[in-house]
Amino acid sequence: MWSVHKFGGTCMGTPQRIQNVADVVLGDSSERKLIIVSAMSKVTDMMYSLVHKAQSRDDSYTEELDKVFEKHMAAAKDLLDGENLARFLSELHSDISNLRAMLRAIYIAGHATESFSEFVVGHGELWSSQMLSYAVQKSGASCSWMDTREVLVVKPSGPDMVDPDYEESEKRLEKWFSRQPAEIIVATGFIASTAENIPTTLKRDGSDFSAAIIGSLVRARQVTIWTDVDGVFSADPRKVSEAVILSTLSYQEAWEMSYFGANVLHPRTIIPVMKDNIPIVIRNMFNLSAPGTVICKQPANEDADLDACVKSFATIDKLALVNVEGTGMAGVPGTSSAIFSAVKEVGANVIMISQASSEHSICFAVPEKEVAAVSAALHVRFREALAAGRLSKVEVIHDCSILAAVGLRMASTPGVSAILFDALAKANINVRAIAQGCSEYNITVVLKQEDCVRALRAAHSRFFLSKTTLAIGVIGPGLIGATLLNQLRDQVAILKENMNIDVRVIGITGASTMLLSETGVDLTRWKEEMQKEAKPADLANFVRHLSEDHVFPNKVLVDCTADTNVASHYYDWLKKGIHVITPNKKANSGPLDRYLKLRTLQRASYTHYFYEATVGAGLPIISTLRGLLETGDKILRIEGIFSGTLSYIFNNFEGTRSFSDVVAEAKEAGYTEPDPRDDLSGTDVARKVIILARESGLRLELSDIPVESLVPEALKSCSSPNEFMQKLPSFDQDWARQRHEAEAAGEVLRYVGAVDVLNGKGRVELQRYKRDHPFAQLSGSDNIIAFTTSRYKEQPLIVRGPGAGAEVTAGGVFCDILRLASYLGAPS
Ligand SMILES: NC(=O)C1=CN([C@@H]2O[C@H](COP(=O)(O)OP(=O)(O)OC[C@H]3O[C@@H](n4cnc5c(N)ncnc54)[C@H](O)[C@@H]3O)[C@@H](O)[C@H]2O)C=CC1
Ligand SMILES: N[C@@H](CC=O)C(=O)O
Ligand code: NA
Repeated sequence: MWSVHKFGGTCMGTPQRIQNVADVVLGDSSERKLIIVSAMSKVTDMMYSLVHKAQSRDDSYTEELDKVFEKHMAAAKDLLDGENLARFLSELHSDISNLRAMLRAIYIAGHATESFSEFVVGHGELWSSQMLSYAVQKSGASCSWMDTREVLVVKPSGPDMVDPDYEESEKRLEKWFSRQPAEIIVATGFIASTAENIPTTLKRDGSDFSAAIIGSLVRARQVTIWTDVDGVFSADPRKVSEAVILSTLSYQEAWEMSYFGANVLHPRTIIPVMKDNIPIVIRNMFNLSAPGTVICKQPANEDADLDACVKSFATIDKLALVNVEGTGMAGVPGTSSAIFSAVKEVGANVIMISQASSEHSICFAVPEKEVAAVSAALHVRFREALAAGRLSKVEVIHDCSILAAVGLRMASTPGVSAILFDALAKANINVRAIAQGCSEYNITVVLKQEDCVRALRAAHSRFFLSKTTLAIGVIGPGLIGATLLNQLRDQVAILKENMNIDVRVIGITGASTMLLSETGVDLTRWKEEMQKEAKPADLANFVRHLSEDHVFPNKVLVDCTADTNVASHYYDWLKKGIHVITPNKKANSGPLDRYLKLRTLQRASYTHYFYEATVGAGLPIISTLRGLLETGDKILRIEGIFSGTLSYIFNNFEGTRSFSDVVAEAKEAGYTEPDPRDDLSGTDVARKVIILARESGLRLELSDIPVESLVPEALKSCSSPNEFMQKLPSFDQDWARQRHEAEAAGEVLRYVGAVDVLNGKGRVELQRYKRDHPFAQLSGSDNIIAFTTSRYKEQPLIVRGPGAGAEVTAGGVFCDILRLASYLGAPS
């Protein structure tokens, strides 16, 4: 069995590339190969230009011919040697001198007949294929060279169009094979001859057509078109950065797409292979690891998923919509025929037509440059009808574009157009006209050109992006925020691959600058980008960007500040449909009425608010409590050590270092709040106690919690955290004394918090515990939280582990992001 491979001009661009083609051809000897090649890149254009120059009597054609000669001579010298080189160069010399004579004749006549010019332009393929065949022969492989003018017979079928004569070509091919059997045949693309043996071409992009015709003639197993892209994209990647390579396409889909200018295949290329069900594979010569796109008969078992019905999106710009409207059109036979015959008279190309069944209006799209003539012709044709009011208007809507969704399976799947129009509506795009043929391979919408790329991206993302694509805005890239961004950087590819969760950080804002991106910040260099690209911070604009400037289905704000003002916006963000995730305790420990409003909204909507890291950092405290409550357990008491900072301080304040030194260590380790007085004052613990109390159903304000502050009275008025840290050593003596006293009693100091749910109270205080008490056993920044409940009455449920620090806290925030993704439908 044969396989046919076609290598385009870029694959044949340099001697090195031609050698690479030879290597690919020789790389697999499992079947016989028929190789079709284009001319070296740019050569066909040079050949057309030669003819053009000669017939316009431009003398420079001779220099251009010299350039053609030199290009091929240099390539051959690089690629070939010995006898093969000599043979090629002698053929090249003789071809060039024939061409010189012929071009001279054209020059004198000032005219080139079609067959003259076809003969000239086809030389590029003769030379490139000869060079390749010699390069293959160099390895000792059995390889013949085929001049397809000897076998491929075509007849003209229209202006710049030919049809293959399969019967005659098959006969000639058989004869050719009987003379020159070989395992590898290298043949010329693009050229053919007429039944009268006059050289001709298959016209522009004809080499793909050659490959398809020859594929059909030899009943090839497959035709591979080698090019410089990985395959066929789901949309123009210059407009849609998320465009993906399609693994398969049906013939009809490829056909539809090529109409829309997708750089797939010329529709005529598909016809010869389609009739014999021969698959065409588009592959990248420069990336052999990419499997490419297979164009074949629609596989029967293809994924019936609604979203998979649309294979690609394409657009056509620079169109105008013509709308002919009037009550006199309904039920009057011949109206549309009259409209379109007027359009035909001016030679305009109608790109889509739509008529509502009420028949009061008919609209169609034509290229913008043709619309003036069309409109004038219609006004003339319908002058009387317009005057008599049977037609109310012939209206032109300028600056339109078409967006087309292509997919064979749209035909049998309800709901596809609903998804498409929903995506456009959500992107706030106004659709001017709609057309869907009964074949249903294609839904076409006309919209304003200025909306087109946005529409394309909105539609594409709706069908091609994972439903769990999260557009994330990070507020406060400080210790926790930065650590989170780095954790995301290291994990996003794995999440995409394993769980289809597509995380895009589309904005980062600090207190003074912000970085915005439409498709996602490159997380490997977010810090540099933040310095280079950032604009002045503006929270309102940041949030607007997150809610409007992109096409991703889910929006999330991650507040990594400790700012009360930022927290005051959660309610509005949730109302806008933006999910909120935060380690910031300010919202949940702020005024009770605000908190209750927030939680009520959260419960009433499908917009989520997660804050696991507000208590115990990454430890599962909130989720444990929720689990107990939601399954009907009754919380009696929650108590423990809630501060990583204070835990670290008292675990390490053992007589070797001063109290102030240990506080400085906790700050250095990233356990403290931005202002460490929030920790030492007990406020941070009180906030956590309040968060848990409220979560357990108590309606308490922060001021209801008695708090024992560890900040000396004299330091409460310090104007900055630094001043506080500088003055703290003067209190080291007091702390040393307290520690001694406890030690003398066989006890340790521990700062604890408790929620007494039964009595509706909370407290935060410094206590002494015996050395064998569980609270005395902690190390590092450990938190320990004991839940005493109806079910866990004798022995409390205890959660223990590091309760502060950059990695564990950011990890807790990250967990919330994944929890959100799973609520939104990510696989578990
Ligand atoms: N450090 C830890 O171990 C834990 C921290 N948390 C919480 O995480 C949050 C962040 O803590 P850190 O990263 O340690 O603090 P940080 O001070 O290192 O970072 C906060 C960042 O937010 C920025 N920021 C402040 N106001 C802003 C505004 N209005 N808009 C934009 N950015 C603003 C600051 O410039 C800074 O970059 C705090 O709410 C803290 O309570 C929660 C659990 C543990
Ligand atoms: N500063 C806090 C950080 C976690 O909430 C602490 O020390 O626990
Ligand atoms: Na937690």
